[in-house]
Amino acid sequence: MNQASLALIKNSIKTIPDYPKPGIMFRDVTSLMEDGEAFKMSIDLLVAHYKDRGFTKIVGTEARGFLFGAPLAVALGLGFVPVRKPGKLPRATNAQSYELEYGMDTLEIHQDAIQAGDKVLVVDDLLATGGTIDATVKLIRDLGGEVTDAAFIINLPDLGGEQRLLDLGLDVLSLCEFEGD
Ligand SMILES: O=P(O)(O)OC[C@H]1O[C@H](OP(=O)(O)OP(=O)(O)O)[C@H](O)[C@@H]1O
Ligand SMILES: Nc1ncnc2[nH]cnc12
Repeated sequence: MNQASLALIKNSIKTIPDYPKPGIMFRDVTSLMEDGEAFKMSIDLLVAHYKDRGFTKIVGTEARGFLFGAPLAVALGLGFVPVRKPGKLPRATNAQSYELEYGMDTLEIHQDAIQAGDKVLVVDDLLATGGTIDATVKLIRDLGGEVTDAAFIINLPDLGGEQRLLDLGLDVLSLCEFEGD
């Protein structure tokens, strides 16, 4: 990938120390989105990487996974499936609990949103411990979907998420990394 484009993306992301609690270095992807060039570049790079790969659906995880997963799905001409926090999806759902860098949560998916044979790309803004995407992958695989790849704007390598997802058999792509978390 073009190094100047990747630098533009990384430099657009602001860091907020001690948010949402002391000791967390919060990597704020909303500052990337406020920069039209960086936002478009991030989607364009993902489109170039994932086009013509045979994916049938993109799954994005609430909330920030929606912000990158949906535009990528439109650009690739694929359906977008939201994985949401509990009680937000109106049809029958499956649920999976998971651990965050700072807390516990549960995610849900519509039971009829993934069919056996779907080849799914999972998208989120940021990879930390990998707990969110681990739970998301379980939800998709339980419905018979095949998940081979996960894409992120930001990876926090010190938190071990990439290895966790490699252990699940995924190929992992991130557009930038921040160390020291
Ligand atoms: O790799 P992990 O340790 O699971 O952490 C990464 C997840 O944490 C953040 O979401 P958060 O749960 O804060 O929800 P939000 O997008 O609704 O703010 C981020 O957007 C990822 O989804
Ligand atoms: N350090 C961090 N910055 C932004 N979002 C996060 N989600 C989990 N850890 C995070």
